[in-house]
Amino acid sequence: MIIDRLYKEVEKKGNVCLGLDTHLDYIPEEIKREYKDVDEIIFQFNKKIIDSTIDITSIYKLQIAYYEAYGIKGLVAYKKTLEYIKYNNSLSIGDVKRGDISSTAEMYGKAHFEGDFETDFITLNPYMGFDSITPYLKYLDTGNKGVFVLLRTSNPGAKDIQYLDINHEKLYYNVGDKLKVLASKYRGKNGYSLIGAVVGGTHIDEAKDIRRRYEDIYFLIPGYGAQGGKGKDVSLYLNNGNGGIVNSSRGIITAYKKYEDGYKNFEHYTRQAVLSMKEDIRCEG
Ligand SMILES: O=c1ccn([C@@H]2O[C@H](COP(=O)(O)O)[C@@H](O)[C@H]2O)c(=O)[nH]1
Repeated sequence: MIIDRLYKEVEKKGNVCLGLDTHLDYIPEEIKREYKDVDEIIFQFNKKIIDSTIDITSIYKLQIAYYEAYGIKGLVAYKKTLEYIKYNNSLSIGDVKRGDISSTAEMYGKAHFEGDFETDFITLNPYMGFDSITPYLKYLDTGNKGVFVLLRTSNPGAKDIQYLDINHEKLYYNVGDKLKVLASKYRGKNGYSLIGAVVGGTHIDEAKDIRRRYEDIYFLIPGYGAQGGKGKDVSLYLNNGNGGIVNSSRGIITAYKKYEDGYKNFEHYTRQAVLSMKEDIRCEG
């Protein structure tokens, strides 16, 4: 199952999920001068990042908004990047955060688990109800696809709705408990389900309880770095160093900008950013 592959990748390479949230402003002028078309500029930047981190990164996450924002060419770069990750025998998450009525969800499933934009995992928003999740399950039945469902997000506004008290418990626990029942049907060899959850590394209250309560749910943990999450925070969501991947996007792909010789040593600084993140998580985990 794909979740067992992810588990093994984390064992081998560590918990870093590298976020390819590629804004044109993040790309060095040298690359922009060398390539004419936006799709090629974005792809070549992503390729450099992938090439310099492939042996120390378990999975790459592409936030689709960064590609949609550049229109058709942006989506060409999205497709090329996903293909390149696959070609390198690595794993990908399409961070698409879909959530809609079932007939539309069917089409979202087809769009992101088949065809041009096929990825290994996608993110889903469950707050429209579980009938918005069901259409993706046929892909999970193959064992080759997985999902990460939003549980408790990393943004400050998570508290506006996700923390509301429902049946004497926070809303996210209501969602998590339902997810847990569904997840138990899709467990892989290592005990984790193809149905994972997104938990923000910026909120650490009850993090240990969340980890214990959803023991067979694999976590995608965003919020490290640019949003303020630290190794000691995100590691609360891990289980003996596994059971979760920690995303950092801006913190890694713009790391080179902090140095005067940034572009000249682009690969080195990008790699260093991943290595120090890995170390920060490992020391606390
Ligand atoms: O709760 C959530 C869910 C998703 N995200 C996504 O993760 C990255 C974070 O980027 P950084 O630059 O490392 O802050 C981005 O793609 C978000 O859409 C999240 O931040 N929080």
